[in-house]
Amino acid sequence: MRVDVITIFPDYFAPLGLSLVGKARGAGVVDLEVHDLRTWTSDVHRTVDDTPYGGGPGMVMRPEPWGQALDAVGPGTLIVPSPVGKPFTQADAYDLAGLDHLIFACGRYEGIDQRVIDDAAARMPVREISLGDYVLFGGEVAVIVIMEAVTRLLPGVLGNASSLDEESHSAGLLEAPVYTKPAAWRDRDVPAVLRSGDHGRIARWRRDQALLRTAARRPDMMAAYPPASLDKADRKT
Ligand SMILES: NC(=S)c1ccno1
Repeated sequence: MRVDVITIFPDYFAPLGLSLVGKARGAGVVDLEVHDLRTWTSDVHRTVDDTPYGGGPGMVMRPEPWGQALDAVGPGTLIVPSPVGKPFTQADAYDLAGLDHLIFACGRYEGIDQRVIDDAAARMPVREISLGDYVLFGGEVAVIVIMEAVTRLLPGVLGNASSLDEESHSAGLLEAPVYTKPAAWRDRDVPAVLRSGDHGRIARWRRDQALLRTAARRPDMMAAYPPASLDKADRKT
């Protein structure tokens, strides 16, 4: 997977060199390049913003640098993290993990001139994605989150790919509680079923716990369960 990130703060992306994303880059699973938007400015001050038409607070990112930047790195699937985007889900992470070329546009200030999005949409798929109903200083942190959610789904990145099968949101439920040694800790014991060696009972216990947890914390997920994406073989109802 080829990934281009366009930002006015390239240093934000040093963390992508660490951990799994760094491993994926080292293994050639992800080819990541971070670009400074100011590369495509032409004035001495390397200006990327201006006052908003119609008035109002703050500044808007100018279309010219963005247009040239996207011409240079595209086409691909353009992803714009934004408070006005579609809520990002695990299903979206799987979708993006199946694509060949992702281009992330990191907005700042009050946002990017809308014509940049509209112009790009005439030449490539565009997805405005929101991580939640809150506002960040810019899209950079959201790109790091999306990159981690996507990269870990790529073949060969996770040491044990089967861990994807039971994790939260993969089958429409929250994951069951997990435990490790010691069997007793501060007068709290690991549930006996998990130490029984009876894999059938353990699977049923984990399923029940996942259903209980989801019902208690995410009635929205429960209402949508089982997800249409879950094929019949996986519907453990
Ligand atoms: N909620 C998201 S993804 C965002 C991006 C920029 N500000 O908020």
